[in-house]
Amino acid sequence: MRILFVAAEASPLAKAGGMGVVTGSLSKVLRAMGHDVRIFLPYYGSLPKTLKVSSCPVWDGSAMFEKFSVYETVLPETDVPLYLFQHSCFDGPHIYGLENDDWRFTFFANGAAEFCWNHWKPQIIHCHDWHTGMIPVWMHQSPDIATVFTIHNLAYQGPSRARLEQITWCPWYMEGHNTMAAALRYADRVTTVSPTYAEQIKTPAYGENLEELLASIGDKVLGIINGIDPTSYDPSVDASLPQTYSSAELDHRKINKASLQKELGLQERPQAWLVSMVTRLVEQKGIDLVLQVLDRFLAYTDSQFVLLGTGDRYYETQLWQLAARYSGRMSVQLLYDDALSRRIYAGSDVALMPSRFEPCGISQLIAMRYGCVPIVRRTGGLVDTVAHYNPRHQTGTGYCFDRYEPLDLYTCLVRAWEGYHYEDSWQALQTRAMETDVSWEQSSLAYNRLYNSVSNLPLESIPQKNQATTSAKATLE
Ligand SMILES: Nc1ncnc2c1ncn2[C@@H]1O[C@H](COP(=O)(O)OP(=O)(O)O[C@H]2O[C@H](CO)[C@@H](O)[C@H](O)[C@H]2O)[C@@H](O)[C@H]1O
Repeated sequence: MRILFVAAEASPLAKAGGMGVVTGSLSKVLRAMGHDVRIFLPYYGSLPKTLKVSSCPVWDGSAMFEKFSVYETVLPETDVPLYLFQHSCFDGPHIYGLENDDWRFTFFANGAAEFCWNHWKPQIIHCHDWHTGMIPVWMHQSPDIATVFTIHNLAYQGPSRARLEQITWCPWYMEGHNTMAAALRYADRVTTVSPTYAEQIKTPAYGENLEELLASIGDKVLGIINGIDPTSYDPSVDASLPQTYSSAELDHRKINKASLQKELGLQERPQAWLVSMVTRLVEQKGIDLVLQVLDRFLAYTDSQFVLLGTGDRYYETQLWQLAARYSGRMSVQLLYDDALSRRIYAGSDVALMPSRFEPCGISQLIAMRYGCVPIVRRTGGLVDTVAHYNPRHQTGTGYCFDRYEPLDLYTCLVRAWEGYHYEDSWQALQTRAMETDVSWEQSSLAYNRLYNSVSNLPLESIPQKNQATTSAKATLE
């Protein structure tokens, strides 16, 4: 089937968070299944100069009274054809955060629609987040091109209808008060990235004011859990690590821990419990909860804490101030660094994700793959991917807490910190986490069924591979 992914991010070229990981890895898996998947991405000024791109555009077009060109290349380390949408508004180094993001991405989405009508016609356009929200609206009048719209983050909904009318024009039939709302109405199928979050967003607590719309289109909304590429995130071959290891060589992790402590200026104490967070610094990720308990937790235990992330200036300042008081025990790295993130997953003992809401979460999947035990709040995809540790039955893959309350996080941290001191059961927990199937194996089959259900083609038979190890779709205990 011909499928075009349209997205603002695709790993490893352009990644600001989890969406890039998904588009970059899912496209590769679906292609291996036999689909002709291609990606349509802005031609950012930050793309590596070493990327070999066609010298001439494969197509020139115009949208919103602006001309643009489309260049072709291949997503590195894959065989996925990649179309790069070139216009000066994407020449800068940043993916997001410009004043005219609403204009830039609406232009990008409209350009993608033009490209599909005029150059490469897919059977399905798989749109990711609000940046691509106008595509289902336009394709409403092209019944031979179906659309799937995936919500990675409902909190960002794009320009309002009034703003859209200011910067471009909307078709006469368009309904919806902003870009995301319009996309939800007109897409043939809407997915989000975990079954639990798919249900939660139909409620006022998680619906971001779109809960009524989402409940009313409930029969076309589906939750499919994210995966990661196990070959890209593989501690036994990861070149970013000082020492590679497998689940049978957990002792080798100590070398990574010592090296990480040295790199970050932390005291080089092998026994110190090293807690990590690799995250965007936004309200969603529960940073306020962490700030409420971390001081006390560090004061009462011998733990260490490392955070790698960028985002809200307020959180950055608060974390810096705390780090200054815990010199040698707390390190705050305010930058985006993929290699460092891998060294953190490989060298720290636990990965903290006390999210206020979490559509799926990629960080806990990578952490588990690297034997870094996740500590998560039971919300969204964290419910579906992390099973609570049960010491009596020696089951589970991480530590979980329910309520978004400082005391609940604190108690959970203390429980995990105590658990760390029982070396054998801790290693067994790490092993279970590492052997959990966090790949796309099952979810790619779900996407395949979804694509077949929206296209007119007969169901394609996809060979069922062996079901690998423990399923990430955990049962709560
Ligand atoms: N400073 C930094 N340096 C290096 N790497 C960093 C980094 N900050 C974050 N990362 C990496 O970015 C990714 C973050 O992915 P998440 O899924 O956890 O969150 P995000 O909110 O961005 O994704 C949204 O989309 C994804 C994909 O659907 C959903 O899983 C998620 O719930 C939703 O909020 C991880 O791979 C993490 O390692």
